[in-house]
Amino acid sequence: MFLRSVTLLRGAGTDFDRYPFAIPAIRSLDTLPFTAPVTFFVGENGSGKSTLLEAIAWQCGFNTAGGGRNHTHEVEASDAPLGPHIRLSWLPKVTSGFFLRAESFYHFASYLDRLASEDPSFNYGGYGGRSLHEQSHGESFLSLFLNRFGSRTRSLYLLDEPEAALSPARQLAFLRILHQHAASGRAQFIIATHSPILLGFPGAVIYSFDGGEIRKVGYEETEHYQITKGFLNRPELYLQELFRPEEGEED
Ligand SMILES: Nc1ncnc2c1ncn2[C@@H]1O[C@H](COP(=O)(O)OP(=O)(O)OP(=O)(O)O)[C@@H](O)[C@H]1O
Repeated sequence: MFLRSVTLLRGAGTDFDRYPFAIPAIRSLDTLPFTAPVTFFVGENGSGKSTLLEAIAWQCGFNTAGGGRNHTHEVEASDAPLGPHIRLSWLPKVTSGFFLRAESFYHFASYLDRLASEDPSFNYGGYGGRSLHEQSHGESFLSLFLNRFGSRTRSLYLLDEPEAALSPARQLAFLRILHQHAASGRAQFIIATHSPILLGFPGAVIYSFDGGEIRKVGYEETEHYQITKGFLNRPELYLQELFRPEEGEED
């Protein structure tokens, strides 16, 4: 690991009644250690995973709309309000890496097309050799992972819901890529996800943002695992329970 921890700085400007400090998991954050090559952020929608990931990207100097340090496209770039209020501890400091958010991936692909049209020598090196728009969403995602994660320099990769575009089979392919690069010692990943498949990555540390604090949980403790397993074990029973009218409700 290169990024050892993130610390919330409390001082002037931290208004705990307003976003982003009003988010319970952020408000109670002190120092969060990173102890494995792969760390997952999990939690309910709106629990603050993207907010923290984006703040880390901001501190790294990565484009907060998605990209690395040299990607200056402004489309959808976020002002990452939490960014200036955290401190990152490194050993050693790395500057290489990438922030990927599924929702702005389209704009990132367009940005690469623009580079290609402005510079004939730009041949989509590192991106599979052709426009990401010419590949399906899932294919282009995987293409990016395959081509960018193999960097020879130590790199930090911040991924926000990478599973969004991936079929279950492609999520397994993604796990394989993750395994190869995490084992190389040159890559560290912090991944916000809702995928029970990705969360199964062996040796990963899982941080839950639920219940108003960030805490380490086991894979089988996550709601993602429990709900998916419960559903797949007995779908008919699960649905029966789910659709049962509440007391006082018309049948
Ligand atoms: N720019 C903003 N201004 C005000 N509130 C915001 C802003 N961005 C996010 N929020 C709120 O902060 C909370 C945390 O949002 P965040 O995107 O970090 O959640 P998340 O855990 O990543 O959710 P999801 O799993 O749905 O992606 C949410 O309640 C959201 O509505």
